[in-house]
Amino acid sequence: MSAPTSSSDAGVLPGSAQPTQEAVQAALATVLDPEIGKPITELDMVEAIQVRGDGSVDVVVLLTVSGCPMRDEITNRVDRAVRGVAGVTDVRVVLSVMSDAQRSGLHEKLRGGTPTRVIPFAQPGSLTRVYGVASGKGGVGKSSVTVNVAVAMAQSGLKVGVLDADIYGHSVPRMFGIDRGPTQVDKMIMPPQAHGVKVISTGMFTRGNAPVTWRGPMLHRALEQFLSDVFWGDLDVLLLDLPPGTGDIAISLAQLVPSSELLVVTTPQVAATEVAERAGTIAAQTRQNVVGVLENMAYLPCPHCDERIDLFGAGGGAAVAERLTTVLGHDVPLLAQIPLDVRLREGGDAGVPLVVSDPDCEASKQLRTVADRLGHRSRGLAGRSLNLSPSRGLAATPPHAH
Ligand SMILES: Nc1ncnc2c1ncn2[C@@H]1O[C@H](COP(=O)(O)OP(=O)(O)OP(=O)(O)O)[C@@H](O)[C@H]1O
Repeated sequence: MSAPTSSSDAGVLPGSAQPTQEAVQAALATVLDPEIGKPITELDMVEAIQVRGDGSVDVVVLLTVSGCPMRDEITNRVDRAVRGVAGVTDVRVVLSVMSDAQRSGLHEKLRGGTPTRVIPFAQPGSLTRVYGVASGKGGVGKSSVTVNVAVAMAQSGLKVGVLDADIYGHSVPRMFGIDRGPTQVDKMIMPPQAHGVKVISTGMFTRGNAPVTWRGPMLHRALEQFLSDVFWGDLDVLLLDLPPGTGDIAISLAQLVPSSELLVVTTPQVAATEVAERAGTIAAQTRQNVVGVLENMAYLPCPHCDERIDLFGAGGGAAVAERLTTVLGHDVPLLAQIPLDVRLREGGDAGVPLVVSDPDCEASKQLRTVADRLGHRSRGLAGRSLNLSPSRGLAATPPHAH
């Protein structure tokens, strides 16, 4: 701590510490970019620091893109950190924007110096568990389950991402309460975050609520892009909300991330269980592991006496689990039975998942059980099929899908 030494130090009170450039730099090194989750100093986002004799500090911060949705948050974080440095009397944060060259440099840095497109989850040694959430029929609650399980995992301290691959019925952003698109840095896409989860959805790349009419190969390409061009960071778990049915995208997932596993969602209804079985048995062809079955809308608790009313029948989840165990030749457990709960639907509509708004209700408890079982399994080869040819049979890749 040095005493004021020059005439420009007139504004510093006698005896107060003079902030140093190094101290300000160290404070800035604690500021994380909200989207990338790394210190802004490491991302070359701090262009200049000026410490004046009166203890006021100017910091020039480079945003990755102009109109960055995080500009206010970044400004606040920088302001707070620098104000905490001893002797700082005032802080001025000046925002500027990276040049194309700087953005490319950041892009390369984030890729870890790898210039070509890779899917991090498909690399040997990847520690991220990838789960495709599948169902036979639409409307059985696959998206609601994906969102709530992801948030429950994040609540337990895991780093979680959700990829809404339900290209035709993308409802995930709304369920998370996300109404903005991702930021794009060079060719890299920064996923918005909500309730502690990084989220990307086709819905973020279509205008308004325009229906998506992509066909198989384009879907494959879109999925590949979401897996490789989105900056997911180090995730513990990635959940993919797959379109209903036994469609192309489930096969694409198996090809792009051979170690991915499936979670099958069904209702107790016979019509739903039959197609759920079919969706699950696709895993026999793709040699994916099915981690379990989740029965949603399992029953309606009577609002008067709490008795279970089997609105959609009973036993469907157990039947699918048993059948898949036989067909796939490995244990496929029934992981949870989630009751019908109007608050689950309301939470989805309002963008506040049930595990946040009503963590103690039965549906939330069941969803947390699934999150705990899937989130804290150790990654290993036990119980997984050895898919030794990841690039086999990749669909032709047409030009850029969006
Ligand atoms: N357990 C539940 N209790 C009450 N409502 C539920 C429950 N599960 C889902 N829902 C509601 O049912 C509707 C369909 O759910 P959701 O969108 O999650 O299904 P989905 O299987 O993803 O559908 P799709 O694949 O067709 O997009 C939503 O309005 C959702 O809020």
